[in-house]
Amino acid sequence: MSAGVADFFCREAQRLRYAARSAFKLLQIQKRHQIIRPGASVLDLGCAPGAWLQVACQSLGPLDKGGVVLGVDVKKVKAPADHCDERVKTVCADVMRLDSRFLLDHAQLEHGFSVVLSDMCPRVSGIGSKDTALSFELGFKALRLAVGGRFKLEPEGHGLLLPGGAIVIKLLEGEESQGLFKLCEGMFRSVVWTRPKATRSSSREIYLICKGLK
Ligand SMILES: C[S@@+](CC[C@H](N)C(=O)[O-])C[C@H]1O[C@@H](n2cnc3c(N)ncnc32)[C@H](O)[C@@H]1O
Repeated sequence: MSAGVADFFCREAQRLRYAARSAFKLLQIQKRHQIIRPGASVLDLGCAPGAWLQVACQSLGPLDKGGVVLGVDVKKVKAPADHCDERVKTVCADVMRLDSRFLLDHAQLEHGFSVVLSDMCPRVSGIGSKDTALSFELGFKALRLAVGGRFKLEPEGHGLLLPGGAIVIKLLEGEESQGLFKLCEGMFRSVVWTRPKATRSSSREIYLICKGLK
């Protein structure tokens, strides 16, 4: 993607009152893969500054359809006033230290989420192998939270993704990412990579889209 296209998404984000240009990545994923259904329960890991919260809330449909979006970030973040409503809640926490019970309690859900999104990324050091490994750790933690108990990835506690549910995981492309793909193939009915058009051409990020938790 050229710098001109990148600028296009920045301008569009401002015009449409999204918190960041990253909104278009989830919009493009949503258009192609229909991850979030009306009334869904969505966990958004690494949610600051809130653009994915906005797109997730829009995707829930009208208020009377219900649904919930819980955003988590190490940075303090409030649900943006535009495109978000009372169904969006946020919590400031380090995902690496969380367990599934904490997240279910915060979302006031008894059984689980229908969708888990992880757009988490580490503070980039510029050392390729180090950044890839850190990104993998964040993505793998998201997967463990989602499916841990059911697939024995966690010693205890239950995974917080409902059967049939979907997870989207951002990773920096590397050897480890193929391992995660293979692991997910055993757990989900459909597993694909995607690179939304809104991704900057200089970025190594790719998204793993897993649908239909077995
Ligand atoms: C690319 S930004 C997310 C953008 C967001 N999806 C949006 O559209 O507004 C990545 C976020 O991951 C968060 N993050 C990184 N490591 C984290 C961790 N261990 N726990 C919680 N959040 C984390 C960062 O603070 C950062 O805000």
